[in-house]
Amino acid sequence: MEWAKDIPCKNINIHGYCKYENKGCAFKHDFNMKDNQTPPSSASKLLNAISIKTSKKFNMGSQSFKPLKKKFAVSASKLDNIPVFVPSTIFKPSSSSASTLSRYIPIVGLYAPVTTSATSATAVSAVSAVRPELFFSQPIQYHCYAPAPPPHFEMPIEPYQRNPQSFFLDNNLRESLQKKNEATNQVLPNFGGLPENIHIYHSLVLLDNFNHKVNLKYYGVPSSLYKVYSNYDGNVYALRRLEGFKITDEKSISSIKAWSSLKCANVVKLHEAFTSMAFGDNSLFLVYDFYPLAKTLKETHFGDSTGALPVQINEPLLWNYMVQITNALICIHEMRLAARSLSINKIIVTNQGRIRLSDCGTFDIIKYSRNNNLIDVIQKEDILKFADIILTLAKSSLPAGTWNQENSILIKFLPFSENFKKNLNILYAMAQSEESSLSQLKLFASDISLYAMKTIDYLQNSCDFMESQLSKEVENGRLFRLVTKLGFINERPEFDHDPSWSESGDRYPIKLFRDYLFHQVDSSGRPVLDLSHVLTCLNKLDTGIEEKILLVAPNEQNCIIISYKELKDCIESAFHDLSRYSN
Ligand SMILES: Nc1ncnc2c1ncn2[C@@H]1O[C@H](COP(=O)(O)OP(=O)(O)OP(=O)(O)O)[C@@H](O)[C@H]1O
Repeated sequence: MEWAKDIPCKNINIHGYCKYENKGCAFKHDFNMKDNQTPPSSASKLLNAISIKTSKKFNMGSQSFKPLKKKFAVSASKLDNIPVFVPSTIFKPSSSSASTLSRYIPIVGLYAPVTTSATSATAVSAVSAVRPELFFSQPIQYHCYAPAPPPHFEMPIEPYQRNPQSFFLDNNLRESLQKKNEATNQVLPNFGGLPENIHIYHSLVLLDNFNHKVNLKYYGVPSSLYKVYSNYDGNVYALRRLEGFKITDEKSISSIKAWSSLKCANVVKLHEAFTSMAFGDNSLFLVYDFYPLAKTLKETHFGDSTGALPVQINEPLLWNYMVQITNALICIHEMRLAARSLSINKIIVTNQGRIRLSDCGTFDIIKYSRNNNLIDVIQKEDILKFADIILTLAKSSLPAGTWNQENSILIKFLPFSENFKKNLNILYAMAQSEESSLSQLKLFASDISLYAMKTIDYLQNSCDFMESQLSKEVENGRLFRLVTKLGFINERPEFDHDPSWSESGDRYPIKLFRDYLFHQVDSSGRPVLDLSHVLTCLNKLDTGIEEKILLVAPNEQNCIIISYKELKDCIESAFHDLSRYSN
């Protein structure tokens, strides 16, 4: 190819380089201005420079970058002064966690307070667990929702009319669910002190209070509770750690198998137990279902570190708790198990009036015994603890100075009905009786069935309310899909020259309808932001009614009268065409 050696390679002009240079390309690659040949354009120089650099580190100071800088310097004389983006050092996922935990990476709060010591980090996570709103920094987009106006501001409407709020989830329910979601997704930067992962769990957030290390009384060893993510299924769990606990009998851990098969609405499900050295010591871990923003009975009725006002105890609430604990204990005792960890510290309130035993299975491991006959004794202890819980809550209605009196005296002076006092005494008597705890609990359940009815009534009302809220969201989901369809269809530059989208085309009404829906202006040209208009029109469109509307082009030169049914057909056909081309 001798004839080609003086002809400049076109690849250099087009691409800035030739990938066949020195690999058989016969054209000339070595440009020399003296040869009077066309030099490579500055664009090809730029491409050349970048392509050379791709194999090396991209560096503003590198030689190949310099000529470009001169060119840019004309329009951007202060290139050197462009501020360099320095990523926040608050959250640095370690390479190990990134590689092992790549499947589920939770949302990270961007503005978590910077602190360096492990103790303060623990404190931060402890406070943030209790007051997530103080530390979680991606605030809910409240501007998407306007709170319901105070009753005296509400527009009087006819019974057959509806206001926009009634189309969406109840404000209080939405807010409470959003807070729970925030608490569930909350992740704090790890400043050290906490392992990156334990077994298949990662992103630990401490749920316990500050003095968790000092409280050795309950388990005999320090304990703590964390919110964790599972790397296996991406779900959030509550992970209880018992520090420095040595397993003496291997069978003790397998004893909790039965717990994982227990299904009871008043017991927090235990998933697994294992030991790990992740904290640098022998620790026992138990994995439970996680309930965001749950508080213990003690925190709810005697106050917590957030300063929230304790909920006052009253008799209906006590009956409600009695019914639920009875249900939990019957479920547990039926499986030849015992709750054991039964105290106002270990029962959590997961919704208003909804309680769950949160610490089942722990003592089955730490006080493991191969003696199966012990279960009857331990079940009896459950009943005694049950009675103590109710009395502890009930006596909060008496002056604190009297709380140390004998149980029988306290019960006598409780400001509640005789029936309540009688049943509390029955509970104490059950704990002393020789009869099996299960048969006694069942008898007790039938004694308090009238109150169980009240609980059932409350729960059914609550179910009905939730279902009605859910059905609204089903409707909203339907409208969301319709809006998505419109979004897919409208403003596609590739349709610009398609005659069907022109002013005489059959797709044109879709465009006008979008303007009719979202871009209306009032008589003085100001935008109209009317949610009711959008909701009404979308519903009419989705139903495809015969009602006709007048669609006017923004320049007011064209107008179309079209029915919702015809519009719906237009949209369906446009979407159908689109989906034929999508992959
Ligand atoms: N499964 C769970 N899901 C969500 N939060 C939980 C769960 N179990 C407990 N909690 C909450 O975690 C916090 C700590 O619970 P824990 O059982 O350690 O109680 P505690 O009062 O700190 O008891 P202790 O005195 O033994 O430390 C409490 O606010 C409790 O409501």
